[in-house]
Amino acid sequence: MEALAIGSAPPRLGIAAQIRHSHLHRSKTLATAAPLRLVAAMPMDGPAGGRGHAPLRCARAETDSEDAVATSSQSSQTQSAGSADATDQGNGVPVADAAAADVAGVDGIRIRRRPVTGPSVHYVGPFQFRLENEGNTPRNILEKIVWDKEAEVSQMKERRPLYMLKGPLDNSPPARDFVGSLKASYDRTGVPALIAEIKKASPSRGVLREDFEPVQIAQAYEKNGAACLSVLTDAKYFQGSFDYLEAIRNAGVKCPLLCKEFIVDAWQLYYARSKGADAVLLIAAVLPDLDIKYMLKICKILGMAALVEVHDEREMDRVLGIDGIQLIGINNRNLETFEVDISNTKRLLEGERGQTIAQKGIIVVGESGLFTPEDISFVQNAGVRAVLVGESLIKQEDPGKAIAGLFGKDISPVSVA
Ligand SMILES: O=C(O)c1ccccc1NCC(=O)[C@H](O)[C@H](O)COP(=O)(O)O
Repeated sequence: MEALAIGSAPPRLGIAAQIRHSHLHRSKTLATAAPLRLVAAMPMDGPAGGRGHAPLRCARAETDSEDAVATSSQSSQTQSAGSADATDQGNGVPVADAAAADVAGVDGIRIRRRPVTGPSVHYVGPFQFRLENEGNTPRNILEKIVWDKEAEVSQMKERRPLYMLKGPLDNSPPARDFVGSLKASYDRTGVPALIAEIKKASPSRGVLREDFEPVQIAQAYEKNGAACLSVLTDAKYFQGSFDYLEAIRNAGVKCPLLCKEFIVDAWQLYYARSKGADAVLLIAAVLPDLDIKYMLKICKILGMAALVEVHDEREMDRVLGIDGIQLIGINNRNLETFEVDISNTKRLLEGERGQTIAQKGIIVVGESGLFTPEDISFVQNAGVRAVLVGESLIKQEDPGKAIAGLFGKDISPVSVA
């Protein structure tokens, strides 16, 4: 099998060779794909300019002697990728054949985790060329985010290898009880517990709030009855930051914090915890079942909760087949098309699925597109016990006070106690 992993210095080939080179990287499934298209050629700014793309890497099962859990993404694929072509990168993370790591098709997943024909950017002497084809053009926003995230995480891992994260974690305060906080809030108020989201912008809505003060907003949400907070940490698409997570935790906010990230690699779980996260988001549209299982184990070791997000029946059925899930989020937003429909929550909780969820004692979180008390009642009647709300609160002049408007009543601890 041909390895797609490339070094930090891309090969310098003639343009004809470049095109042949790209063809070599085409997966079998793309053998009949449209021909390559040269879409841009521009000079690089200096000898190192334009070489910033990350090597395509994925962590193969790295076993921790202490907890014996592989910190691997695509664990199922990479484990079967064969170890002969895996080489250690000096940071304790072996490199596996990236082609073998694509998850599209596994467990019905449509998202491709990385460009299957290799990167679109190539270098010829002082020029940078972009060669686009079906295999290296993202098919939707979620795929684009995930491709960028893979590259970003690969660079972050080089700067902070796992061993650097793990030491300090042993002496840090334990994670807060995310699930317990949701249950307590529901019991206290009789309405779905609020996970209030702190996000400055989103791909579908653009900038949501210009004067964005994450710590102040977090304090206002807590004061007005949020059970937990969700903090966007992705910088490129949401203008979020891990610094926000850390700052909110250090400011003395007591609500448990969800790290709202696109998790593609178990390393991110350790990183999120090191920045103060009490819970993480695992998106079923991106992660195969085996990855979800691995990541749940790691979350347990780290004391974090996992909100496992689904959007359709197939994803819900997959997730219901996994043991140990305490929280399922039903996203009313289709992350491939941006379409939002809150009746999605009702549909996924009807019949046998709803019964299984009740039997297993899973808390369902209704996510996205909730704007009014009627929306809240609608998803509560469908069976949700918690809601994740971003836009409808963050866009208000006073996001804290907007909570009472959303629920049709004051749910702050003082008023309800
Ligand atoms: O919101 C987006 O545009 C988006 C695009 C791609 C991936 C994820 C995206 N959003 C994440 C969410 O689903 C929401 O932040 C969250 O559920 C809150 O939704 P809302 O109350 O509608 O802001």
